[in-house]
Amino acid sequence: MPTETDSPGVAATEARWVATAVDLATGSVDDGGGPFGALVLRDDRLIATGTNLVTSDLDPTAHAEVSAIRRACTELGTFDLTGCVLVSSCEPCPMCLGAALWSRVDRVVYAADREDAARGGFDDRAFHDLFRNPDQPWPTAVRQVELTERTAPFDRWLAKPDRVDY
Ligand SMILES: Nc1nc2[nH]cnc2c(=O)[nH]1
Repeated sequence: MPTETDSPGVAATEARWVATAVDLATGSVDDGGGPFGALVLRDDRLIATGTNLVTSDLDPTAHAEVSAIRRACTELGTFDLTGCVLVSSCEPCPMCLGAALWSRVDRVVYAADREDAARGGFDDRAFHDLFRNPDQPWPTAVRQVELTERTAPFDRWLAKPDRVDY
């Protein structure tokens, strides 16, 4: 059954926002940043923008989507972006998809895809491939270490009556 987000009106509006994200990404290059831009919308209103600030901020997590999510949370005074849409100039990498899931945005829409990003010299496709096929060797070793106290933080958390779940 078609949903409201499938309607031609929503698609046209969304296409305009995606074009805005692409313009932001192009402008980011001129400003010395990476070629990525993202927006967070709520009820078709712009809440926040983000560009890729990895090299300027010396922060490998400062992808456009993460920057936009952080700013939107600050703007709205919340860590929960339910009801919002994340719009990106490019398909989110696995880290940004994780950020989208954690932020609880309703939807993600994007323009360029991982193949386009690969042609631009970025590892998005390679990292997506690692998650899709975890048996291949990872450039970063990840392993669990045996520790009997491993669940102590969770036990303390669950026993905290005034905790803020997220
Ligand atoms: N989608 C996306 N992919 C990237 N790859 C490297 N940086 C970025 C970014 O900011 N956004």
